[in-house]
Amino acid sequence: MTPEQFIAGLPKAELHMHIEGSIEPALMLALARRNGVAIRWQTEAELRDAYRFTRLQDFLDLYYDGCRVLLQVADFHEVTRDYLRRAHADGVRHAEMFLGPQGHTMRGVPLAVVMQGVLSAMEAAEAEDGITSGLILVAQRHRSEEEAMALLAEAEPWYGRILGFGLGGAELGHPPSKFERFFARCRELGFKVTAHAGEEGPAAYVREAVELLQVDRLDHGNACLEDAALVKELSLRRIPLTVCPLSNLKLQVVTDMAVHPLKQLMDAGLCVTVNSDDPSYFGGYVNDNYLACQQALGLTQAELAQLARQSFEAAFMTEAQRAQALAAIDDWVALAEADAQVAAMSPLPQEAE
Ligand SMILES: Nc1ncnc2[nH]cnc12
Ligand SMILES: [Zn+2]
Repeated sequence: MTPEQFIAGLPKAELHMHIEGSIEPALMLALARRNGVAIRWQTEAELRDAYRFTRLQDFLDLYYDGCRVLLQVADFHEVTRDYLRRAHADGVRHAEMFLGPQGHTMRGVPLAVVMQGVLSAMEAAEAEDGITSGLILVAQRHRSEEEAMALLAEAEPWYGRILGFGLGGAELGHPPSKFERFFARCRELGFKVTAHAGEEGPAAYVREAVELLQVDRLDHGNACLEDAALVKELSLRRIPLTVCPLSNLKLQVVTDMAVHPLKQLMDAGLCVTVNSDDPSYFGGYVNDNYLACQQALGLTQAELAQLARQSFEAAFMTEAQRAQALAAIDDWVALAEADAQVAAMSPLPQEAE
């Protein structure tokens, strides 16, 4: 079995992807046309060509601009359904998706339109493909804490349909401490909380996310490696990191996949997971991320399986769901091992005499 085949069949959870970052160029053009929204690009090739970034802010400018094509319930449904279909095809059994309502409500799209489209797609995906999913609403960190509080209040009608709240957007200059009261309120209400930290920002931001925001998971978290005491704390407390390798490459957080810190984070005993972040902008869905790491870092089947197990350990799912998913990984690993044994026993193809 090739690494591609092993990764393709490996049951996994995806815990770090932004719905708005999964609008494929073809859908972007179709929605722009359907909704009469002017965009700068005419073809898929032009769009793909525009996806060159030197830092997070370059990407965010394009990403927020791309959100303008999303206007109707059907648009939010389509982009979410498309992502969940792709994820299912990649062996994702459970996805926890980020949604950034402020990028929509601030341009006049009612939250009800956004939620109706996204939630109906999640229901359809579970009914049709059996993939389960959850929703994490992300506050934009360049906005004020009051605006994050307003988002929390506005989301109240959907509290029963939301897993948690997170923090995303421009990291540098907007430390987690800016949102301490917001996170305290989210936790008080019983929500899970995550924050992007240590993507472009320093280890101090990761520490703030853990100690001040008391996050259940860290999104990215790469920079924790700069602080050995922090790594130890994350390892002891098994605070998961949702790492996004191809995103890191595209946003020049790393210069080359060969120097990506994924393996170092694993070797430090951290509960690391692999995710796609914004798959249509960064050129890869979750399996592309697993494969890029396998190839650049020489990950073994056992290490790939460990990453998949950790994705379920880190997921906000029920224990019963988790046990089922872990058993499915064991089955797949056993099958791959049997396959390898058969391959080792079979004689080399003989030349006809
Ligand atoms: N990689 C990323 N970092 C911060 N915020 C984001 N929003 C979407 N993708 C993001
Ligand atoms: Zn992200």
